[in-house]
Amino acid sequence: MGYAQLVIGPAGSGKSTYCSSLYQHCETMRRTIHIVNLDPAAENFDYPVAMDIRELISLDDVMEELKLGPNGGLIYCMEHLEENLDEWLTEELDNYTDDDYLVFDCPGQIELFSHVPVLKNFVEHLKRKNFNVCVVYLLDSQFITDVTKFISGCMASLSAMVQLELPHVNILSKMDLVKNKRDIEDYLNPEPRVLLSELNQRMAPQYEKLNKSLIELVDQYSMVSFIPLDLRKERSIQYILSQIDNCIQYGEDADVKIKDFDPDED
Ligand SMILES: Nc1nc2c(ncn2[C@@H]2O[C@H](COP(=O)(O)OP(=O)(O)OP(=O)(O)O)[C@@H](O)[C@H]2O)c(=O)[nH]1
Ligand SMILES: [Mg+2]
Repeated sequence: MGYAQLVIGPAGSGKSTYCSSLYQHCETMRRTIHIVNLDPAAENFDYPVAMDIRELISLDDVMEELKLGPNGGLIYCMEHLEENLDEWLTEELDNYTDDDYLVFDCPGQIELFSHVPVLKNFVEHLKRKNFNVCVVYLLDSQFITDVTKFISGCMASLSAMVQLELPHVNILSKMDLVKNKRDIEDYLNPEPRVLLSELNQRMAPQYEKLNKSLIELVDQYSMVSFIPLDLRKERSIQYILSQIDNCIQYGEDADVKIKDFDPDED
């Protein structure tokens, strides 16, 4: 059984920085993880790139040859990836053993996890290859300064949940930039009633019914709890990693292996 994190979230939310911090953390812990670059537009890396979509297709070539802009070009690249899952991904995955841990650093274009099926098919492929996959959804804490932004962040995360149907860990990134932690605390484990009343205060009266439905929806998916991530603190990274490991049952199998192993048997 392999393990994988699919790191997604809006542009600039801190996905690549998270990946490199996670890599460093694991290195300190003497734990091996492999980071995969799935962003055809990425240029600089703070982590060793284990697999790289740019070896399959180049965004520059696509933009030049097909006269596409950066976003259209990216979608084209990702669709190309989708068409080549069987060849490219299967071949690349052959370099890894059954219990390897991969972290996929994805592009930030929101359509990739809202309605374009490429990531969905990508994940299905990983599952067929016996990977336990978890979505790690990053939301920039700088964007949650009020309830309307929080709700729109939740909706984007929810659309990824609905689309990908995977265990989901929501992270509030860049906590080092938050000056007043209390501003954010309300949103870490939100109380639906409080959210609704704040939302109603912010918005014109004709939205009250819609607000109620939105909050109910968010509440019913009971996914809208965010874990704060402060990259300056090793403990914060450790905690997030443990939550994710839990989701993909990493470590549990290892325990079983240790228990099953009987040195006297040989
Ligand atoms: N202060 C602070 N800045 C951060 C943190 N994480 C990321 N950044 C900064 O935010 C910017 C975007 O970070 P990236 O890691 O490239 O974000 P990304 O989600 O990979 O971006 P795209 O791949 O373009 O979607 C960079 O300038 C980072 O230095 C953080 O935890 N704290
Ligand atoms: Mg990135």
